[in-house]
Amino acid sequence: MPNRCIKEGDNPDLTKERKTCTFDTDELTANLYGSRNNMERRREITKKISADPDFADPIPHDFLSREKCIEATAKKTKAVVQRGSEFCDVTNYYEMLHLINEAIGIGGYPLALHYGMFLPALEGQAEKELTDDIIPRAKNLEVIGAYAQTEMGHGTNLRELETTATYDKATQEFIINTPTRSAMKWWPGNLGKMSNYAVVTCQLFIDGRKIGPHNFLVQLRCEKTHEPLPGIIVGDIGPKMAFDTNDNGFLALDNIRVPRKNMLMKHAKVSPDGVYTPPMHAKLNYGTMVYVRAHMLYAHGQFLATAAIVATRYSAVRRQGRIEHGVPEVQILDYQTQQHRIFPQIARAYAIIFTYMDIKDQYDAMIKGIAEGQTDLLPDLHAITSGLKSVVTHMAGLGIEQCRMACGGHGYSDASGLPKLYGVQIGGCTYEGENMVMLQQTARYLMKAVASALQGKPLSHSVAYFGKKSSGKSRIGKEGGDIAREHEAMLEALEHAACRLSVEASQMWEKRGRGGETKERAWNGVTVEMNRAARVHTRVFMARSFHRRVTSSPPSIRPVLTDLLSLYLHYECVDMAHHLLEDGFCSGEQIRYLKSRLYEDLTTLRPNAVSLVDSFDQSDRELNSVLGRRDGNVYEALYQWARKSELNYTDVLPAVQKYVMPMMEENRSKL
Ligand SMILES: CCCCCCC/C=C/C(=O)SCCNC(=O)CCNC(=O)[C@H](O)C(C)(C)COP(=O)(O)OP(=O)(O)OC[C@H]1O[C@@H](n2cnc3c(N)ncnc32)[C@H](O)[C@@H]1OP(=O)(O)O
Ligand SMILES: Cc1cc2nc3c(=O)[nH]c(=O)nc-3n(C[C@H](O)[C@H](O)[C@H](O)COP(=O)(O)OP(=O)(O)OC[C@H]3O[C@@H](n4cnc5c(N)ncnc54)[C@H](O)[C@@H]3O)c2cc1C
Repeated sequence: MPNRCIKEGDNPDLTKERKTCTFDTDELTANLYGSRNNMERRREITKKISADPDFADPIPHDFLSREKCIEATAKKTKAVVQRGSEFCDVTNYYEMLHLINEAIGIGGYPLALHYGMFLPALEGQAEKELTDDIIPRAKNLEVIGAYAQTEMGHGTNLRELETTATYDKATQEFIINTPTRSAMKWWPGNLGKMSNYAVVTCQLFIDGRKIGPHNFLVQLRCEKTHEPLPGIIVGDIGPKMAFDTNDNGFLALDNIRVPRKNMLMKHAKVSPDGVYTPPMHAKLNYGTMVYVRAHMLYAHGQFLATAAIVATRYSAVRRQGRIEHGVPEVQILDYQTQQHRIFPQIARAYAIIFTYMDIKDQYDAMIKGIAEGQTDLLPDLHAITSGLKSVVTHMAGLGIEQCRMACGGHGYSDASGLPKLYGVQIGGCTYEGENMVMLQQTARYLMKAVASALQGKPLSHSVAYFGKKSSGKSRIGKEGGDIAREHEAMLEALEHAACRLSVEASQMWEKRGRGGETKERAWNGVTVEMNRAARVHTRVFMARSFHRRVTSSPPSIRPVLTDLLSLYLHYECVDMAHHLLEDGFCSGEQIRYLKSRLYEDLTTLRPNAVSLVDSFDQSDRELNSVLGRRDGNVYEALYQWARKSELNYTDVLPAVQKYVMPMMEENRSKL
């Protein structure tokens, strides 16, 4: 069967791997990206960008200062904006995403938050009077915006944000202030240097009454000079773990007046005479965060895919050690530990991307509902996206780090691309709501589902399985080798565990309440258990999504995806074995059976491992990794990469001349 990546001159070990492929890699790629046309479009973008001098990097960013990286990125951003339609359909979200990844990379760029949050916030939350004015200008990039919500003192607890917006009936304006140091906006992406506008989250005050956090459009800089406007202090918060080319910023506002229409009033409103009308759902103002959390799944699935590609290809090229005496050194991919480290990451990357597809459908349905005045899909989607955002970012972070370590010493080098990838990706555990906090949102929802299930009330989509009757004992290992039934048995076992953990967390919470604690204090005493239940529930949702996609996939790729799903489910069940064992639903013998099946899966997948990662269809530019390059010619590339280090511009460094040589000289003369 064809792996479409084979080319003359490639590393022979990689070619050998590609020749053992049992499926058509293009079929799988097309399935992953929605259609053959989408796949072809991605490739066209890659080809054009790779050949375009505007996007060439004579010196890799690894060797440049942050300022130089920002300059190079800004230059490329301008080229993308001015020439975008030469490369793709600029109105297509996925084509644009791919264009940006190819042309600019993942470390941030001047318009990241403009497109990622500023425009979505305006489109989702502002009403016509404001959108008519600002959206055409924002889309035309006459202005650039950020989403400024987090403050130095508060990010998670939005209710206690300190920035104020006080309505002045006399002038029909809001007066915006940063009352304390800790009230300074701190962290918003692209706020520091690039944006001249921002959506700023403030506590709304009317007639001395605090109403709660609401969003306002605020101009920060002069449109001509880009200088901060009077009363505005704005700047960059300094170096971070990653996202070097994003100017995450700080902002203080001193008596800034904005007209009434600058409040984002699609849902909550303030009339000219200061009458406040709440939104039809209390949290509609938080809609931009739900949007980003949903879309983060795609990005983080792709981040994990990148790491899996690098680790798998490199492990096919790298030969070290022997499994048996008297035979040549083996490809490190032949070691079982290496497979156990990497293959689950491949499966998880597929699972995350497939789950995203389900969530995207649900998100679109929810938005349609809201436009028709219905918010009933919002609670379920908020709960599951909160869980998914947390589980997926954590899973992807651990997976990337496993892939990095699987590359040995070279994985530690920036040449592998993995340290930077990890730095960028792991930020997702924190932004858009810290993971421990967001899991509690899911847990809250699970507690309501437990109550509904006990009362026989209807259950919504993500928790529908709470209504199933458990068989009491798992069928794992008792299905006579019928794969479909085996998969169902594992899904049933995971659902049983998730449901049980939710019920037990609910009982623990109730018990503490009966013991005299307030509901809130009692909650804090059981949050570890609550979050555990939320995580397992979320992993069940992912497993179900993956299973649905595989069973409905085209027959040509279904066998390899079924193998991958087997590995995914066996790995998940072994990883969560303690939850399956705790109440006796599964026996020790069944866990041993799951482990042995997992080891068989590693062997089954081995001939397709490289082809499965090739099917992610990420180009060398996107991978940005000497170790992961498609042709596998890693050693020469590694040397050429190192030659570009500025330390190698001269043979004797000034620092050596100035300090180290005289020191050695002095020591020699002491003898
Ligand atoms: C792809 C583009 C690249 C993007 C790069 C991203 C860069 C990063 C950007 C950012 O980080 S922007 C800042 C993000 N900040 C946060 O995410 C803050 C996290 N905090 C919150 O979201 C909330 O404060 C909270 C933790 C959810 C708690 O809010 P609150 O105290 O107001 O509510 P609760 O009492 O906990 O819940 C009340 C009720 O409301 C429901 N709910 C909460 N949030 C939502 C929501 N977004 N949508 C719908 N419903 C929501 C919650 O479930 C409760 O429901 P009930 O249980 O009462 O039914
Ligand atoms: C790379 C990056 C980009 C960002 N971009 C933006 C942006 O564009 N716009 C923007 O507005 N913000 C942005 N942020 C800020 C980000 O949204 C917040 O940092 C994030 O929401 C976490 O809030 P915090 O910093 O207040 O963490 P904290 O809430 O202070 O968290 C610290 C610890 O306290 C724990 N904790 C807090 N509350 C609870 C609770 N209720 N229960 C249990 N534990 C709790 C947390 O779990 C965590 O362990 C960005 C942050 C980063 C890192």
